[in-house]
Amino acid sequence: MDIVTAQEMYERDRVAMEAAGLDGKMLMENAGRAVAYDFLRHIQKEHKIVVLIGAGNNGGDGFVIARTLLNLGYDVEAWQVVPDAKTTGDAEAHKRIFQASGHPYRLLKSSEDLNTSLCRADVCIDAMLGIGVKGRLREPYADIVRLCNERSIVRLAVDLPSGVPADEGEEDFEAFQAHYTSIIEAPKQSAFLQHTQPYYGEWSVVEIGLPPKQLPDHRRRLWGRADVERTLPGREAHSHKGSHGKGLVIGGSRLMPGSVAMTARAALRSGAGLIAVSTDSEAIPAISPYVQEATFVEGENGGRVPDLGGYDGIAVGMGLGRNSMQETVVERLVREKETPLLVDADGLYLLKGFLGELKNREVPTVLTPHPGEFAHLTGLSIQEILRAPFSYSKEFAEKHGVYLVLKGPSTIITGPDGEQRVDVSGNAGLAKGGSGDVLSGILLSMMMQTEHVMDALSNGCFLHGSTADLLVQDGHSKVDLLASDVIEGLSRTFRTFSS
Ligand SMILES: NC(=O)C1=CN([C@@H]2O[C@H](COP(=O)(O)OP(=O)(O)OC[C@H]3O[C@@H](n4cnc5c(N)ncnc54)[C@H](OP(=O)(O)O)[C@@H]3O)[C@@H](O)[C@H]2O)[C@@H](O)CC1
Ligand SMILES: [K+]
Repeated sequence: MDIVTAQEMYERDRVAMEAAGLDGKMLMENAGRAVAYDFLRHIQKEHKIVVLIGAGNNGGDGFVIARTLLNLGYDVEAWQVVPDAKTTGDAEAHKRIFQASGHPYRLLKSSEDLNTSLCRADVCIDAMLGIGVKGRLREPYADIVRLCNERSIVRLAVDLPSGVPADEGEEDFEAFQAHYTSIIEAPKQSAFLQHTQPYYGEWSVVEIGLPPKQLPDHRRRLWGRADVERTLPGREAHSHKGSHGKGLVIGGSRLMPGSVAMTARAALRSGAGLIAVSTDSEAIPAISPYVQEATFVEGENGGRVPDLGGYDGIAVGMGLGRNSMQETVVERLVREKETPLLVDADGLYLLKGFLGELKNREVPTVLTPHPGEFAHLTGLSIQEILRAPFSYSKEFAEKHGVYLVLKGPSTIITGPDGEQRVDVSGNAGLAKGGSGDVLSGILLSMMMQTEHVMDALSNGCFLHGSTADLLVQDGHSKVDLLASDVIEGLSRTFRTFSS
C-alpha cells in the first residue's frame, strides 16, 4: 500500500481524472460512501450522530457521508461550519444532492448552538479539513475542534483528523483527536510520525476507485503481511547449511556478552545456516551455552581483527564497545568490499568517522539506527529527525549509498536509490534493551537468504515486530516481554507463513 504526501495525493486524483475519465464528483461520491460504510463498525442505530462539514472537498465528503447514513436510517445532524458562499465546486454539487434528497443541514452561527448538539450526540464525524489544511487551524475550526475534543463522544475523522498536516515537517498544529480515522485511498506520511500519528487513533484505508495501473509510483509504501507472504524465501528440500548463509557477528565484550549472543541466536532462529561469533575471548564462556550452534573466532580484543573471508554477511556493533581498537575493526569492515555488512549500536557510533567511505563499498551496507543513533550520525537533533524522518532517511541513504533502517513504532526502511518501506508491526513491549540486537540478527539472516536487500530488511522488521505482537496476544504482556522471548517466539511467526 502506497504512502503519500498531500501533493502526491492530488497528483493521483488528477491522473485518475485525466487517464481514466473519472471526475471529481464521482470520486467524492465513492469516497464519501466508502467512508460512511467503514464508519458503520463504530456506530449504532440508536446513536445520535453529528457530521461537521468544512468548506473544501473534505467537507464535500461530509455531505456524501451524511446523506449515506441518513438514507440508511441513522439519526444524523449535518452541520456546515462555514458560510454557504465558502463551499464551491464538487463540495457544493454534493450539498445540492444532499438537499435534493430531502435532507436539511444546519449552518453554524455560534459555537454555543453546535455545543448543544454535541452535548446530545454520541458520535461526531469530522469532515472539516483534510489534506488541504495549511498551518495552524483558524476559527471557527480551532474552536470547534476544542469543543469536540473536550466531549466524551466517539470521534471519527474523514481522511485526516482536521488540523493534522498530511506531510512530515510540520510541528506547530492543533487538531481533532480522533478515535478512528477512515483514510481515503492511501495513508499520508503523518499517519506514521510520532507527533501526528496519535491524532488518528486507529485507522484503516478505504478504496475509492482510482485506477491502480495508471497511478504514479512514489516508491514509498507500507509493508504488510501480504508482501511478506509474497517475498519470504522458502526452504528447499535439498538445501544444506551452506545454502542459507554463513554469517559473522562481531561484537560483545566481557561486560556485555548478552547482546551478541542474542544477535547470533536470532540469526540462527530466523534461518541462517551457520553463524560465527567474533568476540572478546573472556566473553565466550558466557555466550556459548546460549548459542550452542555458533562457532567462535577470537575477536577484536587486543586489536586483532578477525579474518573476514568466506562469509555471506557480517553484522557488527552489538555490545562492541567504543574504543580505538574497536574503531579499527569498524574501519577495516567499511573498507572490506566483498561482504554485505550490517552496522548497529556501538558500530554506528564508531562509524561516524568513516561515513565518507561508505559510498565506495561495492556490496550492500545496512545501518540500523534508532533516532538517537541517527542523530549522532547526521549531527541533527532527535526532534528534527522525528519531525521529518522520511526526508532525512532518504537524503542520508542516497548520499552514502546505504540501506537505512530507522527504527521506531513505524520503522522506515530506505534503499540507496531512495525507495522507502514502512513497517508498523510490533508494540511497546519491544521498548527494551536487547530488541535491537535481536532485530540485527534477524536482518543479517534475511540478507543472507534473499538477494533483494529491501525485501530482506522489510521482511526482517515485520518478522521481529509481528512476533512481539503474537506474543502479547497470547502468553506475554507488553510489560514482561523480553527480547529473548522474541527470539524463541520466531518459530510461531514462521509457522504462520509455513504454507
Ligand atoms: N478529487 C479530490 O481531490 C478528492 C478529494 N477528496 C477529499 O478532499 C480533501 C481535500 O480537499 P481540499 O483540497 O479541498 O482540501 P480540504 O482538506 O478540504 O481543505 C481546504 C479548505 O481548508 C481551508 N483551510 C486550509 N487551511 C486552513 C486552516 N489552517 N484553518 C482553517 N481553514 C483552513 C481552506 O480555506 P482557504 O485557505 O482556501 O480559505 C479550504 O477551504 C481530501 O482530504 C479528501 O477528504 C475526496 O473527496 C476524494 C476526491
Ligand atoms: K477531517
